[in-house]
Amino acid sequence: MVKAVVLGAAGGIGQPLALLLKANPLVTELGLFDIVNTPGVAADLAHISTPAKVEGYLPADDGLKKALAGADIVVIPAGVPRKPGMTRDDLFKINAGIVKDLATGIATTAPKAFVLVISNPVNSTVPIVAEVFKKHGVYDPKRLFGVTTLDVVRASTFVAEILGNLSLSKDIIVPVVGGHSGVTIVPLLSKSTHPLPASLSTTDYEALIKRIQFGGDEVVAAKNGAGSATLSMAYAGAEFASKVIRAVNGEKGISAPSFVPLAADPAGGAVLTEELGQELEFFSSTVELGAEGVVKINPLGSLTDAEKALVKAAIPELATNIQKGSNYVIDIYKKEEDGPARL
Ligand SMILES: NC(=O)C1=CN([C@@H]2O[C@H](COP(=O)(O)OP(=O)(O)OC[C@H]3O[C@@H](n4cnc5c(N)ncnc54)[C@H](O)[C@@H]3O)[C@@H](O)[C@H]2O)C=CC1
Ligand SMILES: O=C([O-])CC(=O)C(=O)O
Repeated sequence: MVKAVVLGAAGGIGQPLALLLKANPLVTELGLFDIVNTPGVAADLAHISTPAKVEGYLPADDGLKKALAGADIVVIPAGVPRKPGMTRDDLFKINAGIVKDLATGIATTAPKAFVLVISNPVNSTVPIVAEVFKKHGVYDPKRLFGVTTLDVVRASTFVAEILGNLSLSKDIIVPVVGGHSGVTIVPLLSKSTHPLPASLSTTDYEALIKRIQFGGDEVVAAKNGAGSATLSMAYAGAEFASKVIRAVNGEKGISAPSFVPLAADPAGGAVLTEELGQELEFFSSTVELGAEGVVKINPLGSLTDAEKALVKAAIPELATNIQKGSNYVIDIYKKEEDGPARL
C-alpha cells in the first residue's frame, strides 16, 4: 500500500506527473493538492483502470491536511516556472514561501513521508524544507530529496543523440552531480555507461556539457513565455518517485543521483566533503536507496581534469543557494520568536 501525494497537482508538471503516478501499479492511493482545479484533475484521473484511488483537494476545509494524511511519498512541483531571461534563483521570491508553507503541512501531518522537491530553485528549496523539518523536530535527512533526475534524463538523451542511436538512451546512465541550476549541474561524462566517440572534438564535448547544464533554458526559450519543462519533468519525476517507492517496498540495488543532505549518510558525506574540499550541507550525488530512504551517498570517485574544474566551478554558487534557502527560514522563525517589534 503506497499513498503518493502531489502538491501543485493541477500545474504543468503536476498533471502529467499525477497521470504517471496513477499509471504506476505500485501506487494504491493518490492525493492531489493545488490551490485550483484539483477536483477536475482527480475526477479525470479516477476513470483510469489502475489500482490507485484518486482524491483531489483544495485549500478550503483543511484540504492540505486531508491530502497529506497517511502519505508515504510527497512530490512537490508547486510554484511558478521561469520565463525567458530569468534564472531559477529569480523564482526564489515567490517559490520559497510556497515551499515553506507546504513543508510545514508535511511536517505537521505526514512527518515520516519521503519528500521529493521539484519546485525551483531546487538548490534553495530543499534547504528550506530541511529547516522547516528541523524546527518541527521531525527532520530525517534520509527522507528528503531534491529531484535532479531531469538532468540525468537529458544527459542520457543527448549522449544517445551523439552516438546516433536514440533507442540506446534508456540504457545510457550518466551521473549528473552538484545541484540543479546552470554551472551547478555537473555531468560526469567520463563515467557514462556508454563512452562518447573518441573522435568527439573538445569543442563538441564542451558544447555537450553546456547543453546538459542549460537544457532547461532550451525549453524555456522554445516555450517563449509559456513556462518551462513540464512533460520531460513529469517523466523524470515519476521515474525518481518510482525508484523511491520500489526501494521502500524492499527492492535492492536501486540508486539514482539526487540533491540530498550529506547528513543522510555521515560516512559517505564525509568522503564527499573531502573530495569537494569544502563543507556543503547538500549535494547531488548518486545515492543508494533502501526502505528508510538514503542508504549510502556515493563518492564522486576519480574525475578527469575537466570534470574537476566543473565541480570546482559549481561549489560557490551551490554554497550561496543553500545558504539563501536556510537563512530564509531561519530568519522567519527568528522574527516569530522575537515577536512583533515594539513601537
Ligand atoms: N526540478 C526540476 O528539474 C524542475 C523544476 N521545475 C519547477 O517546477 C515548478 C512548477 O513548474 P510548472 O508545473 O511548470 O508550473 P505551473 O505554474 O504550470 O504549475 C504550478 C502549480 O503550482 C500551483 N501552486 C501555486 N502555489 C501553490 C500552493 N501554495 N500550494 C499548492 N499548489 C500551488 C499552481 O496553482 C499551479 O497549478 C517551477 O518552480 C519550476 O521551475 C520545472 C522543471 C524542472
Ligand atoms: O529550466 C527551468 O526553469 C526548469 C528546470 O529546472 C529544468 O528544465 O531543468
